[in-house]
Amino acid sequence: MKNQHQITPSWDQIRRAPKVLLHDHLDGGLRPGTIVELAHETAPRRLGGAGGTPVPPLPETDPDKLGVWFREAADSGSLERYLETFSHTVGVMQTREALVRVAAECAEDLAEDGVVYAEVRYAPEQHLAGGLSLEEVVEAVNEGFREGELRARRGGRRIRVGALLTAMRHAARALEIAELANRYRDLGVVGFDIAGAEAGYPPTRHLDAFEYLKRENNHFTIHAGEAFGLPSIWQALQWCGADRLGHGVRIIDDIQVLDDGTVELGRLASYVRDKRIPLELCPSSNLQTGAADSYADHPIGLLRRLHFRATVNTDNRLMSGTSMSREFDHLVEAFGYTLDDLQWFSVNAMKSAFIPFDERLAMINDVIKPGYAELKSEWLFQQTASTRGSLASDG
Ligand SMILES: O=c1[nH]cnc2c1ncn2[C@@H]1O[C@H](CO)[C@@H](O)[C@H]1O
Ligand SMILES: [Zn+2]
Repeated sequence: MKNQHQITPSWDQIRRAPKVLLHDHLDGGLRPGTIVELAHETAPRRLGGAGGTPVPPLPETDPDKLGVWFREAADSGSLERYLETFSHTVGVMQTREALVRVAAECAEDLAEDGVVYAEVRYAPEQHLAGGLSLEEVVEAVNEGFREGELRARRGGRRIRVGALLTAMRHAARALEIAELANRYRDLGVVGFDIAGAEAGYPPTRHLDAFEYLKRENNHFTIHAGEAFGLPSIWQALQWCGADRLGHGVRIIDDIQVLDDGTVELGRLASYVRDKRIPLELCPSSNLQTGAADSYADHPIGLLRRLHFRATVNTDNRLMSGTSMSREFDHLVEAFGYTLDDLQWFSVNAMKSAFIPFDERLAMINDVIKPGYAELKSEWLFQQTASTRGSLASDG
């Protein structure tokens, strides 16, 4: 008999499965309708965008069309072009009210999708054009996350959201942002990250920030191994001391699959696997920036088979038109993943979160495992010909 755990999960089960998200950009997940409304409100003032550059007019004012525009514009095969689309989201996130709203909706949307724990990142330095201070930005986003958690709870959903403060790798404010992350530690901020175009901006440019965080016993992840390969991953781990890798998908370049199917790991890939370094993999985002050709060809299949600490993430829900459920669904379709696989990814992610160990453990044992157990037992209660008790056939 087929092991019932091996049954392909339905879309409805994927949606209800408790999911954990470690890599999601706040400015990459706005509702298109919210962008339109906020752009309308700020239009008279035309606040400066990131770095004070003027905000370009929205390419579409119909929310549905705007959503499509983001997906298509981000679908360029280049990380640099993909990142250009953010001027439209960052541009409308320059006031306290806008930040509270966007953060609250983010938490609500994730909860609605069945995410129970999320770490959401953004770069405070990109939200100063309306006159806010770095502290005011962080406090507005925190307020929004708390509000969204509350609204979710009122709607019968449970979610916990932690913030990661990102520094932009082409800028020179990493130490300042790291200090900010440290100041708001235990106040809604759980760690630090650097993001932005990878080529030409190695993580070692920001060593002072990483060394500071290490001295403070704080946590950080680094976008590495997305548009650039092994040297970037190596630097992030061995020079900077990253706890996790944002993407890290290019670790595949250090893995050789031989003709007879045996696999050889290079020194760096071995290190990553041996040390259980979490990989924040983002399949849909990688297809758009050219890091992978199709879901079926995405390295996550091999990395999962080889038991790397792989996690599944959305990166930018707006630009990729995705959600955690959609990412899982793509992988179920490409690799035949079962509820056991989805649980494995979720437990991996929860183990790798930046909140304290006892809380991670409680999330795994009291939320994630019971949630999957519930889903995995559903087949027992389905009415079939053999349980119906009458001679009427199934037809
Ligand atoms: O996949 C990515 N790789 C590198 N940088 C990114 C990615 N997605 C978003 N950002 C950058 O991170 C900033 C803060 O959230 C965004 O504004 C965007 O520029
Ligand atoms: Zn990212």
